[in-house]
Amino acid sequence: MTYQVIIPAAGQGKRMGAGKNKLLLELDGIPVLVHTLQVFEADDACTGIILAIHPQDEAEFNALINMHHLCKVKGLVPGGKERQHSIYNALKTVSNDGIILVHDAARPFILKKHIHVLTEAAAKTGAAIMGVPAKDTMKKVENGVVEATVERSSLWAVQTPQAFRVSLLVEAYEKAERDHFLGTDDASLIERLGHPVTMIEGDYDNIKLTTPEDLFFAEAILKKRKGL
Ligand SMILES: Nc1ccn([C@@H]2O[C@H](COP(=O)(O)OP(=O)(O)OP(=O)(O)O)[C@@H](O)[C@H]2O)c(=O)n1
Ligand SMILES: C[C@](O)(CO)[C@H](O)COP(=O)(O)O
Repeated sequence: MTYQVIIPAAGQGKRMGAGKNKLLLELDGIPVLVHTLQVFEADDACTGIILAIHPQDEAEFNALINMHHLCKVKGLVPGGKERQHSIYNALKTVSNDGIILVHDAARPFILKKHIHVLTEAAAKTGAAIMGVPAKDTMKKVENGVVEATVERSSLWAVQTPQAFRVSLLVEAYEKAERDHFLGTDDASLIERLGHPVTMIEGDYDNIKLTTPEDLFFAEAILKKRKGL
């Protein structure tokens, strides 16, 4: 199943505290952004990449795209204040129906085999997301006091890619804009339509590089992937 992918890369990386866009930090000598883009560049099923960027990063990102021959990047769109705004700016440039993926640039370890399972599921149901069963007990806390323990057996740690029929995602974003709803993932906008979202189990390596210790986990994952 062919697809296009929106890659939001316009964040500030505040929690990483790197003093620059965390996507320019290097793993094994290659920027995080390039690691992520290379997965989709190498996937024959991917027909195009739309990158949402912070304008201050445009020159550096374009240089990396050219240096690494990332020919599938067909558009750079300006990011927005929130992740959802960045993705919406990119979604507005997507013309056809078909399948669109949204994948965080900060998740460089997604595997092609998981992308393909996800896109096939989205082709069948209209909406499918990647995740893994929760490993930690989760509790609801208010003002430092535990309010409730959430039953873990039905909890999943949600990742990206998240895959959708283009027309369904457009409908969800238009409703979220009308309602001034801001979600932390795209699937939450689809859920507001009452449309079912399929969960596809991925793997725990598909981490989002968010805080400094994630860089150490990332180096270990790279070593494991290289069989070191
Ligand atoms: N306004 C935003 C915020 C985030 N992102 C992107 O969405 C992905 C997931 O966001 P996150 O990991 O939270 O990145 P940041 O927002 O940069 O991190 P922080 O919240 O620590 O500033 C990242 O690839 C980030 O670049 C984006 O395109 N536009
Ligand atoms: C979309 C996401 O990666 C799913 O876990 C996550 O919600 C992004 O959160 P962030 O704070 O914008 O990184």
